[in-house]
Amino acid sequence: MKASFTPQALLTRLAPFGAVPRYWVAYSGGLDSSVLLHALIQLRPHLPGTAAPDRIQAVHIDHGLHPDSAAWSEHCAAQCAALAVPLHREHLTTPPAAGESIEAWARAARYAVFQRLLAPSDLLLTAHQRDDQAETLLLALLRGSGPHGLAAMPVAAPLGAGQLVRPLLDFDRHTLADYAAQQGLDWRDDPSNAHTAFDRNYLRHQIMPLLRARWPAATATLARSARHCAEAADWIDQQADLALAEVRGMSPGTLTLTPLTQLDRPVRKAVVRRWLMERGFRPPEMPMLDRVLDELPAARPDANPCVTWTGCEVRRYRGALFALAPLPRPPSPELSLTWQIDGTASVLELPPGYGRLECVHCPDAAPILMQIRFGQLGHGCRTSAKRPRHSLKQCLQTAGIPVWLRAHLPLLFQDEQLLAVAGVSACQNANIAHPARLTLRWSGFDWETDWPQLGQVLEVTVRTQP
Ligand SMILES: Nc1ncnc2c1ncn2[C@@H]1O[C@H](COP(=O)(O)OP(=O)(O)OP(=O)(O)O)[C@@H](O)[C@H]1O
Repeated sequence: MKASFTPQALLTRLAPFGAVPRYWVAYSGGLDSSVLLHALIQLRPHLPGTAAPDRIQAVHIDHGLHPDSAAWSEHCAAQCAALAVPLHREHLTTPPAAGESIEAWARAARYAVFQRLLAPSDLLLTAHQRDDQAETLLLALLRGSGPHGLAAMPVAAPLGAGQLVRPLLDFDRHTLADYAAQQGLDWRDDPSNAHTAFDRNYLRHQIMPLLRARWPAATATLARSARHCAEAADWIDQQADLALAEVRGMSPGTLTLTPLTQLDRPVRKAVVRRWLMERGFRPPEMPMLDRVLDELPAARPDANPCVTWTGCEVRRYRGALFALAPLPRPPSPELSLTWQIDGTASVLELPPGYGRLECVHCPDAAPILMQIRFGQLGHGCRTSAKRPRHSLKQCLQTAGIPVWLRAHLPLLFQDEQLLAVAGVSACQNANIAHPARLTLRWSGFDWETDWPQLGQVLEVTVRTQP
């Protein structure tokens, strides 16, 4: 006999999370999330912790993709008012980027809102149920995913400062529909759920009924397979973490290539996957992971290899692997910004993403005029009075600045003389007329957390205006 859904069953699934400060219900206005919200409200006096009236809140995102979406949003507001639940509504106005899948855009935008709302230890509850889980497993299988993909959706996962929890994964769509009918719930069906042009809808409407006709328990058994894969994936992660500890590089967040390449290939894959996740990136599909494992170690020693996918690039420099957010296109070498310092603290805003240069200690003598340029790497610089003058390329090599970063460093000039490379080194120039020293810091650039050493303060000798 199939288990019915009750608020008590929901309470059992939420109990392991203890006294949660706030439950946010992701409320689309559809059947499943209407059931979730209604059942949670019935539990209000029984949830562990205080019974503060606003401990349960709903959140609805109006993606603006359907002509009726504003009406659905109003429906959600009316239902929440009837249940005395505060509703946070957001209407998305930024359209998807050209070529971006609408589903992926809507999903990313939705989760960005959820993430922003969660305070520490809050839960965001979504109404994914067992049929969704079975479909997710089949879709992963058809994409050729490995155990992590076949683990489908976990019951709980970190989300921002809190957690994403799916407490309905043990219940199928019919069971939730029975509850909705018994309680006389009012919900809205999104007509796009019927469009079989979308893979998930095709599975739901064409394939799953066939599977269930032959194997009546198909939904339950597929979801069980997902749980087995989740256990296997957990075990792989634990083993990978042990191996990861052995191949960490000297610089924080890097991997050392030689010990990595000595690991068996499946272990290597698992390690790189864990490392990417630890660095805050979604691991890519297998073919991309294969490219990371094959192309980066095999590239010529003097090459600057890079494997890149949306939001991440993996690079090699001096025997170490770096996983980084892609850098913007470097400013043109033609760009020349003028920075005038007049004896008081002074800040120069650089192009977007490049932060600012700050004169932390300015000489209060006469004014100073400098030019800031990028990518003019043909100049020379003597980094210490005891050293000969070297090409900028050699200076940057000595400082361990990877090739791909070099065109992104602000270079300080007076006329055609290089004074300093921001964050890296000041040049010791002889014969500077009316010299003065200023203390300079570069900060606020987008990749600052990856390269904290570029925030170092430099003492720069400059020519003051007579
Ligand atoms: N517009 C929305 N506003 C708030 N919550 C939503 C919205 N759309 C979906 N949700 C939440 O996400 C759950 C799953 O919805 P749906 O199956 O449509 O999304 P999905 O794209 O398949 O899943 P995922 O959200 O994991 O990408 C819903 O039950 C609901 O809890």
